[in-house]
Amino acid sequence: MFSTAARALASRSLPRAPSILPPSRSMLTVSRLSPSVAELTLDKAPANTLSLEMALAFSAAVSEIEADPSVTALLLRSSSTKIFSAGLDISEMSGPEPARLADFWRAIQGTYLSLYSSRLATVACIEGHAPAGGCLLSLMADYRIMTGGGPRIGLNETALGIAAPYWLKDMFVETVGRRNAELALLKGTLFTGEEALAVGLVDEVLPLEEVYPRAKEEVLKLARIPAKGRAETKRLLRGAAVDELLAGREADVAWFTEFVLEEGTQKGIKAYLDSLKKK
Ligand SMILES: CCCCC/C=C\C/C=C\C/C=C/C(=O)SCCNC(=O)CCNC(=O)[C@H](O)C(C)(C)COP(=O)(O)OP(=O)(O)OC[C@H]1O[C@@H](n2cnc3c(N)ncnc32)[C@H](O)[C@@H]1OP(=O)(O)O
Repeated sequence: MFSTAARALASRSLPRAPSILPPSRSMLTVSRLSPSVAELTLDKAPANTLSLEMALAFSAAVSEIEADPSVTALLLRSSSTKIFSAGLDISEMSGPEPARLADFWRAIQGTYLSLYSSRLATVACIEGHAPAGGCLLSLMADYRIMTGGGPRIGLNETALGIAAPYWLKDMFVETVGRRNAELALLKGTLFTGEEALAVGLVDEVLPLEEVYPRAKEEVLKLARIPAKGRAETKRLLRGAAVDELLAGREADVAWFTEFVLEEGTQKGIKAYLDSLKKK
């Protein structure tokens, strides 16, 4: 839906080095809910983390779905009802090879560029936990429906000693408003579904068994909204943010790689990864 030039720039900047594995579809499944509605299921056990391959497979799948003119809407969900996505795959950032780390970040940018700028109506069905990058993935959709009670969602980066980049942070601010965002980001708050609803981070909260049926109902409804008007409205709402990242893409890669490769960050990442594994 964004300009052809912007699209071309986005795809040209995706990793093409021969060392990168081709996008694997085994981590994702794509199916149809109706002739005009696709369903994209994250299926990478145990936590649907975004590794380089997962991020590449994700954007390739979104682009392929979008390339079919008969599709007008997309439902994003997880094959696990416990974890929607645990965010970035931290092992990608622990003792990384610098060239792969840069490709990893370009691929994460690619997930944002593909989904946030999509012409499709998009609904995230968040049945399980969605911390950090998992929350960000859901923010790239147009509508979020989450399970109440148990699972948590939010940007806990600060609590991990890191900061979300401006283009991801901006989606959060746009969604929950400046003050709610400041309070949540500075504390690294992970919200229950009910708390997330109260700040506008999700749009509906339901018992687990009702989340997927309701998400299907909503995406089928959104699919009937005239596609051209919706796509243009999304472009007007999100185009400037997307164009800003496209213009500063490599500077953002440099920021990320420098930050991650610093000795202190590496110590923190290793300690966090070890704590996750020892749990
Ligand atoms: C960390 C430095 C990054 C520097 C980046 C700088 C800038 C970028 C900024 C922002 C963008 C986004 C960033 C991120 O997304 S960072 C990732 C943050 N994610 C988390 O903190 C979530 C961590 N996971 C959990 O809290 C829990 O797993 C869960 C989601 C609540 C689920 O709990 P549950 O008990 O059900 O499962 P387990 O904890 O047993 O996990 C199962 C299995 O998965 C492994 N795992 C979980 N999350 C990750 C992960 N993010 N990366 C890699 N591996 C992960 C976990 O270790 C278990 O593995 P095992 O081998 O023991 O089975």
